[in-house]
Amino acid sequence: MTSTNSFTTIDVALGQRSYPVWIGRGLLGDAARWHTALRGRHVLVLSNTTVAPLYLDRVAQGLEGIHWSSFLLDDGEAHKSFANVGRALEALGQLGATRDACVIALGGGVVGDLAGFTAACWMRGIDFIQMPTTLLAMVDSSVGGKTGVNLPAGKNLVGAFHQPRAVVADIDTLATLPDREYRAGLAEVIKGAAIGDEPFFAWLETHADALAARDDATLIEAIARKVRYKAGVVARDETEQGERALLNLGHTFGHALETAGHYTTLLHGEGVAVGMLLAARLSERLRMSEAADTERLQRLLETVGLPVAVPAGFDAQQLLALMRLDKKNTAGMLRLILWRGIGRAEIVAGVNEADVLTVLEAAL
Ligand SMILES: NC(=O)c1ccc[n+]([C@@H]2O[C@H](COP(=O)([O-])OP(=O)(O)OC[C@H]3O[C@@H](n4cnc5c(N)ncnc54)[C@H](O)[C@@H]3O)[C@@H](O)[C@H]2O)c1
Ligand SMILES: O=C(O)C(=O)C[C@@H](O)[C@H](O)[C@H](O)COP(=O)(O)O
Ligand SMILES: [Zn+2]
Repeated sequence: MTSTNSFTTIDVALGQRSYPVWIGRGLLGDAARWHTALRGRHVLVLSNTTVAPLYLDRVAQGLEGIHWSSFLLDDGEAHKSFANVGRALEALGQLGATRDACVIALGGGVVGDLAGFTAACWMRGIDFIQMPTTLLAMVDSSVGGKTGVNLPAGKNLVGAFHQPRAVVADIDTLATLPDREYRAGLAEVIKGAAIGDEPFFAWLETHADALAARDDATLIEAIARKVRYKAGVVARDETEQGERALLNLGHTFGHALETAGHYTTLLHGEGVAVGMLLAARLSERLRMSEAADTERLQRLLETVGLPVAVPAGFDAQQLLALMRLDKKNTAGMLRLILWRGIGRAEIVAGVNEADVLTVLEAAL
């Protein structure tokens, strides 16, 4: 990692496909950073109807003299759909995009996942650049090349591993991010620490109030630490053959809650917060971890203002049915990320459905 006064660079080390994650201020308007690389190429900026009015102008400044157009999604997780990938691909066609074209994803994780998948599909794969504008996208979704969309049957069921060429995380954009979305991003920061970095978890406990208050310096350090952690995991296991699955802590429960709630009840980060606690309780039930660890996790989530209980109206059997379609499962059996305590997550295959149901029913 290298730092200057204005920004930090963290490299995702993937040989010839390595790329930088730039974290700092004023980066969206810093045209010089990408203008030369895009000269002579077609560029499609993919964003949404909330983010584009706020930040598309800044990106456009850097695209002067370049043949570009934009494609805007309606806002919300429900629009991370296969139908919209089709529309985005049509937009590339209308632009006349050739194989050297580049997609720019300007927005949160919904935009980033869909834009990355669109780039992976167009002419069997073109470049894309992530310009994350939510905390969650900066610390998680813009890094690592998981791209895709949801189906009615479940979250992220269609997708591809397709790495971006660069990630441009302009902290200035967080100024307009609603508090609830900001807190949802903190869930993915806490997740990283809970999985594999006990000292980072302890640091988060010490700085929880500052983070909840959106203190600048604390936030920038938290973003850099989480990105550095994720970049390391991705570099060691790009396509989730092993260790990378740990990044899914809380997600089997969380994705089921998001889907069952039709994406209107819990944000992704909120689903992850509640899901991590359910995974912690299941780990306790399986005698892998202690109640004290679960309590520590719950306290940290609560301090930063995240939900720690399943909202009313969910059905345990429906959640279990959704969990059966999780991509980590093998041989028709649940394969979950559980943990042995703070910083010690583990992949557990063949988890007994009856134990999962007991934990779900106790939480409803
Ligand atoms: N690919 C991955 O590795 C990965 C990792 C984590 C999450 N995800 C996916 O990311 C998605 C969640 O991402 P998210 O939390 O960013 O949600 P999101 O993309 O829906 O953005 C959250 C909300 O904030 C708005 N917004 C974005 N930037 C803004 C800004 N600067 N100012 C004001 N409003 C702004 C958006 O319009 C939206 O309403 C989910 O689909 C999840 O599955 C993917
Ligand atoms: O990068 C990863 O690997 C992750 O699992 C990060 C998760 O936070 C993210 O939500 C991801 O989209 C989940 O992927 P999925 O494989 O469960 O669809
Ligand atoms: Zn996630």
